[in-house]
Amino acid sequence: MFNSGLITALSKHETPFYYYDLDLLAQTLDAAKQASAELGFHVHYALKANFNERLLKHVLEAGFGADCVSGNEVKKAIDIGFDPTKIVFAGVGKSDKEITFALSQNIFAFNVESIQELHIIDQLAANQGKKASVALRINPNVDAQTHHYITTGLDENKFGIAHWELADAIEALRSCPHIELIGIHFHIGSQITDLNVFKSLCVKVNELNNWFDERGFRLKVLNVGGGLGVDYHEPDARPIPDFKSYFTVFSDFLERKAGQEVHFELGRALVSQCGSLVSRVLYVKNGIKKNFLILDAGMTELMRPALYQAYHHIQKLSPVPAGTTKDQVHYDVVGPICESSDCFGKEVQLAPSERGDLIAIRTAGAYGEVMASHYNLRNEIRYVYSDQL
Ligand SMILES: Cc1ncc(COP(=O)(O)O)c(C=O)c1O
Ligand SMILES: N[C@@H](CCCC[NH3+])C(=O)O
Repeated sequence: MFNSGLITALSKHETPFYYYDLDLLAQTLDAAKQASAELGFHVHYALKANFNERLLKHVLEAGFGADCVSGNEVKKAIDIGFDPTKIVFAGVGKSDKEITFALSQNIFAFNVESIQELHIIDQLAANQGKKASVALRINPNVDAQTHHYITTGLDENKFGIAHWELADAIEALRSCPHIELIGIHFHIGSQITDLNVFKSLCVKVNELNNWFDERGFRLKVLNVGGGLGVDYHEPDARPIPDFKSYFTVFSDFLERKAGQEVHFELGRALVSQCGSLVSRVLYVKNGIKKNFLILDAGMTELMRPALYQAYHHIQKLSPVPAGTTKDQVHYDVVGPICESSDCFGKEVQLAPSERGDLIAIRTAGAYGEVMASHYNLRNEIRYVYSDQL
């Protein structure tokens, strides 16, 4: 991705900044669109992955719906131009204000995460003289085989309605005149790279689909959430996820009843690879035990390594000056923040580096800038987009 022309153009910008390759984004969206459309699947983009407006406009143009986790995300999606009838709203703690706002916008569906929430939505819909469309988010107790902090579909997780509560949920639905059940919803975790996990999910969805059907609820929507992972280790080898194989799992293993739609909520897979955090080396510290590269970007710009010990490929963009050894050196690549966890990678092998060198931290388009913080009174995030160069 980073050829010498691009590196020269990027080196004129003040660091740190997020660089977004909008061509790669467009290609990724196109691949996901084609693969899902062939099977008649509906994709909602999970705004939480990145709600940068430049990116959202591309997602909108590609024709996806929006999956939101807060009233502000619902508002953002509508302001950008997403059709409310293609917006879903999930979230384990939706406030009355957020629900009221989403109801007023006539969104497609609330993905409801508890029986208590069902009653609250019923009351708030009654206040507006409306019927709210809901899908029940069910916790299927399927292990996503990913980092435990981003696993969401196990009994120990806070998300969704537990399978043993479903009979009570049905009772509740019968007493909620301002609610229409349109479907069931699942999201078992993120950065899932083993497609067998999705096969296990399909088995549970099929069981539950039958369970509702036997009780007289003909569901219109099976929403299987998101979670498709990306290649953090070799971003240039696999810049576009294998959407075809992913969607094929669902077409092969989900047993749809007549007229049922299958919905997805993809975030990471759509936007990760188009984004990199570009930074400069401020200082090189050669210690007794370690060599440190101290960057001008830190956990305040990209929190994933500090939060989950997540791996991101770290690439030195500046060429090694002529006449200098190119033997790789091990560096701990760290930021300027006053925390020892402010580390992008330990023992990273790089060509010898010096003050001023440009470094890219790759696969940072999802859960990067949106999780940034002002800790240490850091600057606002800066951006460079490929169409500005
Ligand atoms: C309910 C829900 N849907 C969709 C997503 C998007 O997940 P991903 O970015 O892994 O595709 C998330 C985040 O994990 C989520 O919580
Ligand atoms: N923020 C996480 C993913 C959580 C997804 C939201 N449920 C990450 O950076 O990988």
